Amino acid sequence: MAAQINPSILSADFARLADEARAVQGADWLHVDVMDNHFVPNLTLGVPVVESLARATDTPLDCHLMMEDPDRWAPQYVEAGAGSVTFHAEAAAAPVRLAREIRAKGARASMALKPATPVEPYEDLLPELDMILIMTVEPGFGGQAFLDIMLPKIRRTRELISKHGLDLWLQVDGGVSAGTIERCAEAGADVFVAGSAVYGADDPAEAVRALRTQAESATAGAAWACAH
Ligand SMILES: O=C(CO)[C@H](O)[C@H](O)COP(=O)(O)O
Repeated sequence: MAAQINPSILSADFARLADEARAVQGADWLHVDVMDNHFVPNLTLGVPVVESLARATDTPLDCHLMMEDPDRWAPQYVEAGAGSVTFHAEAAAAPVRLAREIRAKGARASMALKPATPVEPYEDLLPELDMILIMTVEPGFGGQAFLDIMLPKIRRTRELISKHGLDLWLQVDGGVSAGTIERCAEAGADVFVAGSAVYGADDPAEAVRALRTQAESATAGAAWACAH
């Protein structure tokens, strides 16, 4: 699969969300950070804004739910128009049931792991998912420094995906930029969320293209991709 670049609207101007969504034409997905001020110490947006965004852009929405009780709320984000819904392993009461419900409603099901959450306990659950998100910062805010200590976890996750022969996307989120994306791609990521690196650029659409080029060239030389 080609590298996918998903701009995070957390770094966009929230007063001009529709324009900001259209400013990243050519992006694979628009990453929508939903924060409830309980699971993370920040508050962003909810279902009505996702419904409006889905009408405002042709780019599919990748909703990242940084919230408590995703078992209750995630299905509503599918109904609001999200094409992919990510819940946190640390917050879900019944992750298998929830992933199946998201898929049954017609969206891609994805699960996120905070930096201190290991991937190994979830090995048997991976076939239930379409994507796994390895957080490369503590969730809650854009513009944080990339955590290099997450690279071994990205590698281990890629090994589990290969071991089980899964068609599972591996997303990274937090501090992804021109200076870090190659390390992520070499370690095994194939979906890259970038907030400040895209919306902080003079030309966000060009920033998306440049990040994709960098990721694809790093992937081409990576051992995990050559083994496919
Ligand atoms: O989930 C997030 C924070 O919890 C954001 O998606 C992420 O931080 C993107 O911002 P940046 O690329 O600036 O780090």
